[in-house]
Amino acid sequence: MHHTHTHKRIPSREHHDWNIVERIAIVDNQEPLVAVPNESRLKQEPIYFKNQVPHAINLCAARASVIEKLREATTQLPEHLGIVVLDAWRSREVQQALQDQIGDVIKQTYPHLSADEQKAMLKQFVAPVGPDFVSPHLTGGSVDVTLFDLNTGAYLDMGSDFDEPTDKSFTTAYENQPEHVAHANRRTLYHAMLSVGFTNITSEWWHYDYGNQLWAHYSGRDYAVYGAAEQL
Ligand SMILES: C[C@@H](N)C(=O)N[C@H](C)C(=O)O
Ligand SMILES: [Zn+2]
Repeated sequence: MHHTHTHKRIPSREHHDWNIVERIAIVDNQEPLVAVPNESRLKQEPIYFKNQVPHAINLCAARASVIEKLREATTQLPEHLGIVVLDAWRSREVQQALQDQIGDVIKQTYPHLSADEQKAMLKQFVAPVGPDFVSPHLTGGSVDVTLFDLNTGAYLDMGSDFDEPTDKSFTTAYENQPEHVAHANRRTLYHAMLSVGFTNITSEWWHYDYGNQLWAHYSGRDYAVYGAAEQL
């Protein structure tokens, strides 16, 4: 199949409000969680386990349709690129650990901000966690991904570190800098993922959703098809 690699603009969107997202209905279709395969163009490298985040497991798993969509997305990429999944299904304990860890980074990086401003920033980079809230990664419908070069295995330069709590992580941050490699690399990832039905959150170039409440919100669906999933 022939693919054109012209990169369209990444549209600017309004950042979601978690209070609106959490009110979206969920009709769980009970699709099972499946391990992300290690294939030539799709692989997993569980980053939170590697970084010793408390409770993190050495496996990335997602709902069955999410795995299929990731495979399909790889076929939309230039032929020398693949997708690496850094994290997918997550337990509440891991979600809480990320809140704590990235919350600390924000406090250290932005000591001049008030506690409320720091909290607001944390909400942009880590979903809330709580007994009545379905954090998106709990569903097995969210994936944190990046691109890698099939020949070298190297991750592509996306212009910010994964989980870096700065403006540079916003998906459109390089839209006005065509000279930066991240400009094209982000577009390549974005359009491959969107073309197979994922949605992206505005604040993170690496985070994509399918089936959960965030996906319903960003795709204009009336309801989500994935609620919180049980551990494998
Ligand atoms: C923590 C980061 N990798 C991430 O997944 N953020 C989103 C907003 C989330 O926590 O669901
Ligand atoms: Zn994520």
